[in-house]
Amino acid sequence: MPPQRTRPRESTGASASTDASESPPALAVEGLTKRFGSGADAVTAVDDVSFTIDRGSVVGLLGPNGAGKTTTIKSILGLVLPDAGSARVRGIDVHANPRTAYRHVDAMLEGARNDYWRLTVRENLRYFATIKGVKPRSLTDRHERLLEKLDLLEKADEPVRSLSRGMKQKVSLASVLASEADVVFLDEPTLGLDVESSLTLRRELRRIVEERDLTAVVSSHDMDVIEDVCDRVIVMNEGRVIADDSVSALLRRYAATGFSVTSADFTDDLLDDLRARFDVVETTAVDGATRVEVATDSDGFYRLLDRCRERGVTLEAVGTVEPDLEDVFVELTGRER
Ligand SMILES: Nc1ncnc2c1ncn2[C@@H]1O[C@H](COP(=O)(O)OP(=O)(O)OP(=O)(O)O)[C@@H](O)[C@H]1O
Repeated sequence: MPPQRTRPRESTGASASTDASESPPALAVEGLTKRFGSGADAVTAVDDVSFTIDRGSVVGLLGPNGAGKTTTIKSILGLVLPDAGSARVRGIDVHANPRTAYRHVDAMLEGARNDYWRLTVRENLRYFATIKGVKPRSLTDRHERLLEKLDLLEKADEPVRSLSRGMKQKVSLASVLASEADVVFLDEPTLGLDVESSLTLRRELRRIVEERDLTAVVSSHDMDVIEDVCDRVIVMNEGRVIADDSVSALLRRYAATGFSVTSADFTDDLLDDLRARFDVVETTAVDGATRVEVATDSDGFYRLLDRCRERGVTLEAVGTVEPDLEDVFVELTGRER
């Protein structure tokens, strides 16, 4: 089933409560806890999770399967009732005062149906804008731009049901991005999109965030997407937050993972020789030369240089291989995604 927009349901709330401060954060989660089941079968899906997200930022929510990301998001959206803790959108408690809080929120969750497949793309955008209380006329420019940017103009007057999976995904995204929500949740926003659409979406998301001071929480298993669009990353594992930092700070936490040597002298025979002696991670053709990446510490790097010298290889460049978000994720969680 294609990812569709999900509109948060009202949860049972008691008294209204708002933060008295002048400019409360876009989102503040405090001590959120959710257990499923009971007795020996009980699972603590979310375990005392707290974080605050400022306005105008894009935050990645990462974690291996079962880490508790979806349950956290659903608890904030009122789709799951947490056992403990609170979530506030712009200072408004989502459980105590859901109507007011969710006026600020929109979400695209994977697997939830929300676009009306019998309506055309344009009708869907207009419909969802209207039920959010936005005057459709004021949204027309925004819709047209998104339709154009996401390459949907040609299909704009076709029923959504006739579109491909990736296109349906784009309609859902356009609908969320065109809304006037202050906080949007995007679960796997680029899943099923082709490379070009994925890049366009990332650019549009950043542009909209800057233009409208939007706050986005992005959950994705695609580290390139996260590294590209997020200012900050919250990593969860086994229900808990195990890291919460800017992308650059997370990358700085870890030393270089290896070294690279580049030469035009590398033959297949020489590369086999290096593979037999070192942990060669990757070989890449670069402007008539070959760049060889080796996972090793500095001692290994000096042995690599010695071996190249012994074999008469003239090196054009040497360098370190810096970790990417994927490496950081594996270090933090001890698991592949
Ligand atoms: N409705 C439910 N009933 C029982 N257990 C649940 C329910 N929903 C989630 N869980 C359990 O809670 C834990 C966290 O699940 P959750 O879906 O929040 O993780 P996730 O980080 O979103 O994982 P994924 O990346 O696979 O989507 C898992 O152990 C899951 O099996």
